[in-house]
Amino acid sequence: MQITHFDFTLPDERKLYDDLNANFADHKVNVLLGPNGAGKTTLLDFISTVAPRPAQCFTGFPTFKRIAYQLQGVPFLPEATVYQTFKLVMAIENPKKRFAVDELPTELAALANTQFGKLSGGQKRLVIIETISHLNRDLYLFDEPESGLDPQMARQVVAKIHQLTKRGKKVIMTAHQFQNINSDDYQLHFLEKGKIRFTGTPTDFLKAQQTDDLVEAYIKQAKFVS
Ligand SMILES: Nc1ncnc2c1ncn2[C@@H]1O[C@H](COP(=O)(O)OP(=O)(O)OP(=O)(O)O)[C@@H](O)[C@H]1O
Repeated sequence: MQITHFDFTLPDERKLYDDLNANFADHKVNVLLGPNGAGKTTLLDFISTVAPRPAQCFTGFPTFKRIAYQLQGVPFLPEATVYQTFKLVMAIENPKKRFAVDELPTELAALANTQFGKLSGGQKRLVIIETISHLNRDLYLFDEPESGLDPQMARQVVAKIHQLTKRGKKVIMTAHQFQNINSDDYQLHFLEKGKIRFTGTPTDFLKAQQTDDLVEAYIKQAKFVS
């Protein structure tokens, strides 16, 4: 999955992407990093085709029907229970299949009969990520999946996302935290000022910034660009 020579200017004439080039690994969890407002979510919008994706710049990406996209907002029905919500989303692909309550992902079992609107912010995020991960797609996009989750849940959710790559699925996520990016099964893409400034594994990133701490590497990378 590649993006080449991609330019995009916002309606207020700010140039968000300036000859942006990116190369996403098929068998790793691709993690888009970068400062607030760098354009990570907007890039996921283009990849997902929520925003029109110029074919000459985006190659090797699946069509929109083969992509699952976890947006930051949670657009599920507040009155539906977690079990009903799961069934509703699964029906997109399997309209005839009946899901028994015990087929819910284990992480959601305790919430099965709670209405979506009555869940906490973190629980809502957990439900949407768990549910989307059960759709059968080729590419999964997650926008800040750890945001609002407690450390244990965040680790669980990232582990779930990691498992998708083990099942041969392609994954791109955005992140602001590093606690769970703990192996070279992750490929970092640092977006700042219109371009991908660094691509590589966490080990590569630490080596490039001559540190053993990912947060420090991030700060050094950000300073280097500015
Ligand atoms: N439809 C739009 N119209 C105008 N400006 C937009 C639009 N979509 C995004 N932007 C602007 O594009 C910039 C990038 O936004 P984006 O949400 O992609 O950044 P981000 O890197 O995901 O930020 P964060 O880490 O804070 O979530 C922001 O300055 C935002 O205001």
